[in-house]
Amino acid sequence: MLGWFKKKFGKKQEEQKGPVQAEESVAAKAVSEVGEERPESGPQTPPEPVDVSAPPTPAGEPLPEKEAVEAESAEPGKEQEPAAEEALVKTGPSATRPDTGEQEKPVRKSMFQRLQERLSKTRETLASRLDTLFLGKKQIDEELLDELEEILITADLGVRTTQELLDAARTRVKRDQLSDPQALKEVLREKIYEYLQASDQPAELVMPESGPFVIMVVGVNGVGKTTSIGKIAAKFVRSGQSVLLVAGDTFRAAAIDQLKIWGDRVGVDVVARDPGSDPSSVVYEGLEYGVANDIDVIIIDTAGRLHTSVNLMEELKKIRRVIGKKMAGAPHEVMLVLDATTGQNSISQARMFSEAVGVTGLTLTKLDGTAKGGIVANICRELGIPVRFIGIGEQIDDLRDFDAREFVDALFNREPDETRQS
Ligand SMILES: Nc1nc2c(ncn2[C@@H]2O[C@H](COP(=O)(O)OP(=O)(O)OP(=O)(O)O)[C@@H](O)[C@H]2O)c(=O)[nH]1
Repeated sequence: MLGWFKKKFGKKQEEQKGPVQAEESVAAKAVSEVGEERPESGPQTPPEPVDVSAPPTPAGEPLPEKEAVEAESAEPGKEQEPAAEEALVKTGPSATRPDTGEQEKPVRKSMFQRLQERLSKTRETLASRLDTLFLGKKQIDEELLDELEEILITADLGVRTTQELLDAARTRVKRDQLSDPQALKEVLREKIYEYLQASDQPAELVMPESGPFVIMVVGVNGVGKTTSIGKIAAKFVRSGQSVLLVAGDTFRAAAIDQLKIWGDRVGVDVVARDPGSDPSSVVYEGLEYGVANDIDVIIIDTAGRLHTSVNLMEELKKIRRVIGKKMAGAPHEVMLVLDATTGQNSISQARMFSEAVGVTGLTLTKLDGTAKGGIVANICRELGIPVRFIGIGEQIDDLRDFDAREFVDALFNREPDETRQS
């Protein structure tokens, strides 16, 4: 994910300027020029005065239930990964340690081990079940391939992908006259790696030459959008970028609060307005604020919506149009967040969001909580949209740049080969 650093690597994070008051009338006017009436999609209370702010959560203020859990688990003493090590791992072979300024090699092995640990449920399904299947087997026969089919399908690789994998395996077995089941496992691993690399879009986030890098985050309810936004913001901040969060989810007060809490935790500004405000207007104001304050990365939260809800999808299209009209070329990334535990349904979510707003990258969350990590390969194969990040927990550091090789190795419980070219 080195694309992040292409434009501004090394740039020191500037102290973010204080909040400004955006002109509601300007935003509302511009938004109404862009498109049709706002669909009946949520509370329609009249907009309150603009609240463009990053209010720190007042000490002692009770957090909403979900946030309280997050905040509690982020307390000192709980397992946290050191920020310096994280920055080092993320910035690749020539990374500079923020503390010493020295060039050091990334800690690839420990990174792999942590990923492997978190993906243990997935690994139990694929790696352990494959090991058990192949144990004591001397040859590859149809009975073994049938059992293999069942394992792949239960790992959420999907029927078509499983079929293709088995066909590839059969072809290789025939062509190379493979008889060793271990060799078959290697064929599967390489084929899944191929799927994981499949993509129509650039594999890395590429920031524009000038102006803010705008990320619009979309997805159905509860997949982990806001949490992922917080984690992604933290990554950008660690790499020296200034970040702004925009609360485009105006339907639920708790969603706005949750984003503000993340903004506070990460130390970045949040543009938000009262619940019931027009999300497109809030987004417009957010972009104005970002440009006026020379922000590097603007991350826009949107309300969770069922991909089957026509009105809400129309509203999302409108938000996208507003962004494009306000800032040519933006959004530079339309990131769809998918909950890996939902399995095959995530494929249809991805299709419908892609049709509506042109998804350019994926974040797959909750991979720590599923035994079905095969969904990642299935999504990549079916959709050709690159996976940018994977979420492997609720903590601020529980987000990984997606690395196809590392992921497939963790999935197959295989130590990474340091000499292999990815
Ligand atoms: N285990 C695990 N939990 C996660 C992960 N990402 C998010 N969550 C949890 O999933 C729940 C929903 O996350 P949110 O960020 O509120 O989801 P959302 O998509 O913004 O939800 P809406 O605003 O309702 O659309 C929270 O309890 C998060 O802590 C992850 O990678 N692993």
